Amino acid sequence: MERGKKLSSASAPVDESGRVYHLGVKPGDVSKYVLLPGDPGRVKRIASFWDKAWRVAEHREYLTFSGRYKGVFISATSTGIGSPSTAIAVEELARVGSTTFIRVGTTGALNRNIGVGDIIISTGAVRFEGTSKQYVFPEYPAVASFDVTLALITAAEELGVKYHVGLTVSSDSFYVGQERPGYKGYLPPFQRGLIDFLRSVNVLNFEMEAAAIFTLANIYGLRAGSVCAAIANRETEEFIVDAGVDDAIKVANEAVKILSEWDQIVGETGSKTVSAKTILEWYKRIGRL
Ligand SMILES: O=P(O)(O)O[C@H]1O[C@H](CO)[C@@H](O)[C@H]1O
Ligand SMILES: O=c1cc[nH]c(=O)[nH]1
Repeated sequence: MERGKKLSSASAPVDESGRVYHLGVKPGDVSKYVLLPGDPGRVKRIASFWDKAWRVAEHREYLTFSGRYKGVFISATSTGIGSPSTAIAVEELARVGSTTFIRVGTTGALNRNIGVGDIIISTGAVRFEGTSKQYVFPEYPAVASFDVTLALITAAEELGVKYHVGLTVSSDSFYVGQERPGYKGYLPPFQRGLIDFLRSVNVLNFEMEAAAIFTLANIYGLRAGSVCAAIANRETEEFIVDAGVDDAIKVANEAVKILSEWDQIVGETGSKTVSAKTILEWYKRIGRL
């Protein structure tokens, strides 16, 4: 937005055409289905798999593209790194009409059974970040929406991508908060043993945004899921830049297509939500039953 532009109010800043302050998008610009990578560079890469794509807006860490994937109107907005900027993205996308969010990230796996390059679909996230605590008490669960998660699993199976499903931990810190030594080897006693403990309670992976996305989505009655590429493994000490990212992107795009078909069936049948009946009907419609 141009310097000096007067916005509607200090508490809900939008411009005269309805563009929200940080993202610079307005109602109609973005789909109800939005993919949320942290990295702005990943937005273009996500869009490169679409049939048609156009740049909607760019401001700070937020780059937004919209387009068509297999006929479905779809968008992608980068969140930047960490929960504060991610919560802003969810807030502003919700204001312009988005209802379903899928994080498409990179992550560090905690267990040697998860290969570098595999993908991890989150059922929920430990809220080791500060932003969601400014919204709601710490006991409130950061759970993914079951239908979005099922669509991600279904997409991974359809595409033959190796996936894992389980709990994620979202941290506010890439280094010390994920038990990586800080500068000069700094690691406070309360972070030592964190990885072993999280592994012992069956947490699969570290990243930095899922908990904020899930918490806000639950508070607002929206839907959210997350798929991340394991670029690092904290048990084997492997780290391969970009490993599995294309697979995570393909799974997320395909999950949007699948969800849109399930949503259509839910609408036609008057069901409350995606259910086993929806899935059966979907398999019939795609000629697989
Ligand atoms: O690759 P993205 O989506 O940014 O995700 C991961 O990468 C960043 C840290 O390197 C954090 O944002 C973390 O969650
Ligand atoms: O180890 C990792 C890798 C990617 N992103 C993270 O937050 N942690």
